[in-house]
Amino acid sequence: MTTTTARAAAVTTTPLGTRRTPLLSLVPADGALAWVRRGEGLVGWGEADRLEVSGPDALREAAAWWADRCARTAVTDPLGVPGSGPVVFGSIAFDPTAGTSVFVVPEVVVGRRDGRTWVTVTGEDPDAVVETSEQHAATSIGRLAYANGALDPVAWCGAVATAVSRIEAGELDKVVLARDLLVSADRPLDPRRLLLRLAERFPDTWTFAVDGLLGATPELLLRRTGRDIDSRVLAGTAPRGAGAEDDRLAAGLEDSVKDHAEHAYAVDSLADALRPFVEELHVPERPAVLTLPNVRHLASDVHGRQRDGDPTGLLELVGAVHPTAAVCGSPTPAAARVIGELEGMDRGRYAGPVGWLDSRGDGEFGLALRCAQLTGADGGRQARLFAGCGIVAGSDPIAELAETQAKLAAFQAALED
Ligand SMILES: C=C(O[C@@H]1C=C(C(=O)O)C=C[C@H]1O)C(=O)O
Repeated sequence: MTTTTARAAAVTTTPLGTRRTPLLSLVPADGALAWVRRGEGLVGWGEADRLEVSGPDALREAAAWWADRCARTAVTDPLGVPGSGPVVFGSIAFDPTAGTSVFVVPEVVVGRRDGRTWVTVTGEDPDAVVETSEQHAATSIGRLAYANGALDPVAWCGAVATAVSRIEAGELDKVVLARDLLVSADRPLDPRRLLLRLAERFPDTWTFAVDGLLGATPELLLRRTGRDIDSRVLAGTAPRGAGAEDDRLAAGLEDSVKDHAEHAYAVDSLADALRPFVEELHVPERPAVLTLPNVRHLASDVHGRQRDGDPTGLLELVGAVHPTAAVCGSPTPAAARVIGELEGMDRGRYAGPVGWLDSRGDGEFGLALRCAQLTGADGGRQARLFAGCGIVAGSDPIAELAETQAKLAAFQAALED
């Protein structure tokens, strides 16, 4: 575990009224932090503190570090709403025991909720940065060159075929296999430009940025507001088409026995992991269809109430439910093993929880999907894009490859616009 600053400072939240400057237009090119949906949420910049943590107790250590930091902070917060006062952004490794999870406490946070905007500053002089100003995103990134990541498409289809035969031999029920795509640009990739494009094109997703991992995820792992717990579980995907073909594809997803089975593993894994902590849990009987510009998903909005007096915090809850079968598979240990054997890559923080937490314990963590890891090498001109899909008995490798291409297209459109 490595941390930078040890001293906790004063944190001051100042209401800014009803100004409508888009939150994502405020972030600087370096160190952008964001969690925004439909214009509301949080953006941040600067680093008042940072924790990088790995190992079997990573999330418990992170929770203890945040609790200790909050206890040593003098807070002025006249709003007292989720996301006001001290906030930490987090991006957790897909495998927190082996990978590095990153937590950043910004120097400045601008938040918006129910039309009200505020700024929170860590430090002694809040007035210095209350006048937040709009940044100007670069207009063009020049030419892009793509290259295969760990596996080329043919090798990846081979991995899917192997997974299907292992599923059909009874070793496991479902595994989520992902692949990566490398991008190099002529000029540095500007996170503001990418975030604004993603938010514009995918209003039903949560646009996020933490430590160079940027994306627009449609999947909410856990939101905690007081004792209320919410989650949006996705699994089961169909591509979009044109005209009548699109309606046919939507109807096909709704009727697909394979996609409903794939979805059920994901919902059950979340519900089973949450049950010890909640006294009520509502799971829809049938998933709805979520329509995005590039794909459709089967979606279940799950709601629960945490047991009265249960002391488990959001990070520990995240640790208890992650990885669900939406991003790993079922049963979890067998799926994790097959991912390690067949994917041939390190997922890093892709498909891990990403979001924010405040000092009251409220917060939101999505799954880092439809995203890219920007790499600092060569002036930030490179990115690694990721996409994966659930494999079950009867999955067709070519259809799964097409599904990863449709998912990758979300971030590619933001790059190429
Ligand atoms: C793994 C990804 O997406 C997940 C897999 C899905 C599927 O297989 O149908 C759908 C949504 C996500 O839970 C991804 O986008 O990379």
